[in-house]
Amino acid sequence: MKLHTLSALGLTVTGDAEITGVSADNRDVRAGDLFVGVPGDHVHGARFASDAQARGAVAVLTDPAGAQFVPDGMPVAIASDVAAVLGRVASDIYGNPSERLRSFAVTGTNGKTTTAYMIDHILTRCGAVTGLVGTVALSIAGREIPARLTTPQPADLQRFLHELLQAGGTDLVMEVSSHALAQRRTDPIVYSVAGFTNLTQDHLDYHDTLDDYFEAKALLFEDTKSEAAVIWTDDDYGYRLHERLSNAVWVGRIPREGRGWLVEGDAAFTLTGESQHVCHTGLPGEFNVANAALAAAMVLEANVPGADDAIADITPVVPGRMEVLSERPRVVVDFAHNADALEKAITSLRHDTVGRLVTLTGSAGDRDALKRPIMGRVVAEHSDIFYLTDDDPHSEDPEKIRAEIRAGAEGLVEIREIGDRASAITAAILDADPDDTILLAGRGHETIQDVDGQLIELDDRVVARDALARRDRP
Ligand SMILES: CC(=O)N[C@H]1[C@@H](OP(=O)(O)OP(=O)(O)OC[C@H]2O[C@@H](n3ccc(=O)[nH]c3=O)[C@H](O)[C@@H]2O)O[C@H](CO)[C@@H](O)[C@@H]1O[C@H](C)C(=O)N[C@@H](C)C(=O)N[C@H](CCC(=O)O)C(=O)O
Ligand SMILES: Nc1ncnc2c1ncn2[C@@H]1O[C@H](COP(=O)(O)OP(=O)(O)OP(=O)(O)O)[C@@H](O)[C@H]1O
Repeated sequence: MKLHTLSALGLTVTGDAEITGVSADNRDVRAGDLFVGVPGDHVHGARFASDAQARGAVAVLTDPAGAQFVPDGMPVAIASDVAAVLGRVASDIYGNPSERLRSFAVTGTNGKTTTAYMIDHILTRCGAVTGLVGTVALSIAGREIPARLTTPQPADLQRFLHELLQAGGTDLVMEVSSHALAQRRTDPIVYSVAGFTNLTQDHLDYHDTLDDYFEAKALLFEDTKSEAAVIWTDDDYGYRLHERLSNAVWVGRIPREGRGWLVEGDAAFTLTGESQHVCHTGLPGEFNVANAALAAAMVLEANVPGADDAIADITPVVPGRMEVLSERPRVVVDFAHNADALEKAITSLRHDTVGRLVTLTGSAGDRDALKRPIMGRVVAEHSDIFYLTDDDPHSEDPEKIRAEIRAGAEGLVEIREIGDRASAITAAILDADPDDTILLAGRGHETIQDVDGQLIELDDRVVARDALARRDRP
């Protein structure tokens, strides 16, 4: 694509170049790329334009403030609001790959990753070649690239879609975060089917109020972003969303007006609507029945050939989500990192715990602090012992984070506070009785802990397995 064609989008273009790709970080530049320089929390990205040029970038897209950093003579396109045009630009550069894919988007506070893995699992059983985009990884037909964000920035996303098509991809399954919707990262993709899991308190460092957070999620269901909507309406915000959309399909245990799917049963459940289906999920927890039902209904809505048979078993491997490491004591690693997810995870485990229910968690720094005491209260109300520890402190004082969680739990449960997470996990496992359940919550699949910019290897699953091995030693 020629740079000068961007003037049709209202950009001011100086010079011209043939562009074959796009990147928004100089370290990712490939020859022929358009380098996108946007301001961040630390630096204006256009400052890296010279280095990007040395790595093969042929032109720059930036805002008026970034223009001063563009090397003399380098072709440049200036947009007053880069975020507003970047998705369109990146999509055009790669020939609008999303238009040649059937695509599924999942949004909601909890369950996006799990539901996306479930959709991917069903589609793969239908013979599709899928691209999966989310918190754990980006993957093409099972080949994984680690993910930086839940929903990538436009340059990375459109490049991924291009690579997916080149690999013979037929389907895209994506988690779409509220941040991504607010920042227009997925523009101009129009998803074949968009799904909504639920909405509860989280991310109020980014969104001003819960209603603002909801409105950001609701953007996915506008007709410029999705052709069909499937919504878990047992959730209050899901119900509210369904009420405002004219053609949305509901899914839930509570029957609603209009087209929908009634869910009955537990791990083996029926989905009854225009047709009836018997489905099964082997993933533990009542909430995973909701995720599986939503995933099945989304694939049925897209009329994917073979879906009737494929939804009979919806049991993907989802790293770090209700991952059971041992049975006696039962040790479970889960990504629950807000109050609703903790409550759902703990209560589903309580159901078949004979001994004590032990929960270990902390909360990430530089993220929504308002949720910390609520998380503390939920853990206290539903657990017998609470190991209070660190998550990713980032730049915050870990002791302060723990104190804020403790404020919600104090007096309600026995609290054992051990900041060092590996020591806390080890202590919890060595202390456990065989009938106990230990929930290691908050970090799931994560393998690196960020302590004030210092990146430390830490995988709850590795630490827990070591501790379990120590228990087995005579
Ligand atoms: C924490 C946060 O808000 N960060 C924002 C910030 O990034 P940053 O601080 O890393 O940027 P920076 O370091 O100042 O760099 C500015 C620019 O220079 C570029 N750069 C920087 C250094 C360098 O050597 N070379 C270079 O090219 C960077 O790629 C960037 O484009 O500035 C960037 C550019 O505007 C934003 O995109 C970015 O938002 C990030 C993506 C963001 O919103 N992160 C989180 C909050 C997020 O989106 N999370 C959701 C998860 C939601 C969930 O849990 O459900 C997600 O979708 O992942
Ligand atoms: N439908 C659900 N309702 C409530 N909690 C859920 C649901 N599904 C999963 N959870 C809980 O939320 C945790 C995170 O699940 P998952 O990773 O699927 O969600 P997510 O929306 O992708 O989260 P994130 O955006 O933070 O990555 C799980 O480990 C589980 O404890």
